This record gives sequence, structure tokens and C-alpha cells, in this order.
Amino acid sequence: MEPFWTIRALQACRKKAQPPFQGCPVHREIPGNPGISCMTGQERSEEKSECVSLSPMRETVPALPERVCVFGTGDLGRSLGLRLLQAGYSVVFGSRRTHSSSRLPHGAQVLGHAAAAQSAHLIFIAVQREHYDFLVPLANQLKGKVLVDLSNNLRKNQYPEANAEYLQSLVPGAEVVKGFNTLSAWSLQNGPSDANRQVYICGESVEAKQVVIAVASKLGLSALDRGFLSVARELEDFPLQLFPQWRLPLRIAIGLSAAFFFYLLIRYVIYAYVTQGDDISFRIMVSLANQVCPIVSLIMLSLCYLPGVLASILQLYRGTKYRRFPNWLDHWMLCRKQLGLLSLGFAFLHVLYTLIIPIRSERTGPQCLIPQRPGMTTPTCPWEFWDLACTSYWESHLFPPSVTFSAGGSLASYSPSWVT
Ligand SMILES: NC(=O)C1=CN([C@@H]2O[C@H](COP(=O)(O)OP(=O)(O)OC[C@H]3O[C@@H](n4cnc5c(N)ncnc54)[C@H](OP(=O)(O)O)[C@@H]3O)[C@@H](O)[C@H]2O)C=CC1
Ligand SMILES: [Fe+3]
Repeated sequence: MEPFWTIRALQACRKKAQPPFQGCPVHREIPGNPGISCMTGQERSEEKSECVSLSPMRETVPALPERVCVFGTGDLGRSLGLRLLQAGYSVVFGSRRTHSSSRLPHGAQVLGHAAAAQSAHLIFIAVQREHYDFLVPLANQLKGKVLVDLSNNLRKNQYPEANAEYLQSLVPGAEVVKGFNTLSAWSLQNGPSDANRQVYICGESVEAKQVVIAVASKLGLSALDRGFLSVARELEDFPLQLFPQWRLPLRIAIGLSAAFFFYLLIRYVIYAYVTQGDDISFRIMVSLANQVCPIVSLIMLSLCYLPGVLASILQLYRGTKYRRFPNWLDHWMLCRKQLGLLSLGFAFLHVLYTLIIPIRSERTGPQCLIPQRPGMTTPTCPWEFWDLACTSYWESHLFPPSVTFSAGGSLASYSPSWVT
């Protein structure tokens, strides 16, 4: 079955008794490239009235603006301008200094603010909020234009209203969209990685937001519409959030550490004191802590890999990978990097503690928190411990669990008893 746009194009051209490509007066085939046609600008405008568009999206998505304007030739303005040029847009900068264009991306034009505003429908404002009053005299030129507010603040609640709302109040005739403020000039220059491909936008006008979304997708970004302009403050606070994805992993790590620490404290130190009268409380700081680290590290590592497995199972169950994961899984997936890094941190701590133990042992004699079993070796020289530390690190944290379990006998002096 033919796609519907092909059928529509054929019908439209047949109505004019012309074949769709070769016979249509506005299309000429490029020699050596059958099927590819070329047109002049005038022919292209005539074509709009004569032939039906071949693009199935044309009716729903507004046409991309050819020329895009960027106010401000600072770090962000230049980086954004470069990306827009690379994406095929014609870029005009609106600047106070129209002659200092040496550092601007090649191919961009620099005009005064008023002339630049008149030449484009979409205008990115890459200027600090403190200077927005320069836009007031441009109200006439900006009427009906889409203004994208890129600004951020230095701290939360710095101003009574969001920057985007302030911009809208200064230029009421324009359609203000807040967005792209979570991108940095650096990431724009280097191309967004997977982690920062997502941008958030908000604004009152649906059409204006569609224009911005279309530009974002052409830049290789995925724009998420967060609603009306009242959400702008939230978007402006995003870059100010300190380690937003770290909270849950840190809470899990602290909770697990505390739980295992108290469990081991009761099981080995308090139990030994109550039943045998042995006071081994001096081992709490090093030996006991060293029991906790690998346990937490392994659990964090499994928590890092588990959501990926669950997501795959869910995709197989649903039979598609194009449906959103439930929120809890989505959130968990986003924390994987932090969970993995914390796991690595605890593993390093374990190696460090393991290296400290022989130094103490040399002075106080061999120590072992877990009661020794017959045949169990207790390393006494630092080299032996160094060797064991490295082996245990690789075996416990980088090899499959089965290997760890098999190596448990020789590591029993400092590995958790449930691992051995
Ligand atoms: N840098 C970044 O990575 C990011 C920046 N942002 C936001 O983007 C905005 C710009 O940041 P950035 O490019 O780093 O800042 P810069 O200081 O590098 O550039 C700001 C530009 O604003 C223009 N400007 C300065 N004063 C005035 C004024 N009185 N009237 C008119 N225009 C003026 C200047 O352009 P000209 O000389 O051409 O007139 C200047 O180059 C800020 O609000 C920032 O919060 C958001 C996300 C990331
Ligand atoms: Fe270990």
C-alpha cells in the first residue's frame, strides 16, 4: 500500500494531467540523478500553488523559520548561533556593536537590534535579565515575534517574578517562550550528549512553542513542553539545583551503611562483649567499617544494573520500546550513573581500609573481627595485604559474583561473612 502523501500527490498532479515529477513544469530532473529535481526560488513559490506537498507533516507542524535571530553576542549567543548555522538556519545577531564580529561564527550576520528583530520571526534572547530594558524601545519591531528567553539567575528567588514573565511584561505584543536555559554554551559548542539532549520549554502560545520545538528538534534536542509561562520560574531554578539526581542514591547509600553498621556492631562487638566479655570496640572504626563498605558497594552496583534489566523485561512484555516507563522506573534509570559512582566510591574505601589494616596489625598484632576458623590464613605482611586488597577489589567488584564466592575462603579475614 502506498503512503497517503504519494497518493495525494499523484492525484493532484493527475488532476493537472501531469506526471508527478518529470512532467510537472516546476520540477526538472538533475542529470544523472533520476528522481531528484531542482527548482529556482520563483519556481518553488509557484510550485506551492500547483502541486500538493509531499511531506505528510506539513499540515500539522508549522514551517521552520529560515532566518533566526539571536540577541547578544556573548558566550551563549555565539554558541547557539553556531549550532543554528550548522543546522541549516540563516543566523542574524542583534548586537550593540555591529562591527565587532571577528569572534562570531562564520556565515552569521550582525545587525543592530531593531534591524535584526525585523528580519526574523524567532528571536533568542541571550542577554542577562538585568539588561532586558533595552527591549522596551523595540516593542514595535518585536510585536508578534516569538522571543525565547534563555536567561538564568545566580540564585533562587533572586527576583519577584520569573525572567520570562518579566520579559513578557516588557514586550506584551511578543510571544515569550522560556526554554533552552538548561543548555550550556559549552555543550552547544560540542554537541549535546545523551545526558543533556532534553530541553524544557513553557509559554502561553501553543504556536510559538511549536516553532521552538521544531528548531530544537532540528538542533538534535528533544524539547519537553512543561506548560504555561507560570512554570518559567521552575525552569529557571533547574540549573541551580545542586546534584538533583544524587539525593536518592545518597539516601540509599547512607541508609544501607547505617543498617549494616549497626547489624555488624551488634553481631560482632556487642555480642562478643555480652557472651564472652571481650572488648573489641577498638575495631569499630576500621575493621567494622571495612565490613560495611563492600556490602554497600555490591548492593549499590546491583541497584545500578537492576533497572536496566527491569526495563528490558518491561519492553519485552509490552512488545514495544516506544512507551514511557512508569515514573518510578524512569527515575531509577536516571539515577544509575550516581548509583554506580557511589558503588565505586565504597569499593575504593574498602580497598583503602584494607590497606590500613596491616599498618595497624604491625603495631597491635593481627586483627580479625570475624572469629578465625581452622585453616584460615591471616596475612601479616603489608605486601600480602596489598596483594589481597587488589585481588579482592577485582574479584569482588569487577568479576561475576560466582568468582567472588569461590575466592571467599582466602578473603575471610576482611570480607563480610555472608559473602564467604
Ligand atoms: N553561558 C552559558 O553557558 C549560559 C548562559 N545562559 C544565560 O544566557 C544569558 C547570556 O549569557 P552569556 O552569553 O554567558 O553572557 P555574556 O556576558 O557572555 O553575554 C551577554 C551578552 O549580552 C549583551 N549585553 C550585555 N549588556 C547589554 C545591554 N546593556 N544591552 C543589551 N545587550 C547587552 C552583550 O551582547 P552585545 O555586546 O552583542 O550587545 C553580551 O555579549 C544569561 O542570562 C545567562 O544566564 C543560560 C544558559 C547557559
Ligand atoms: Fe573485599
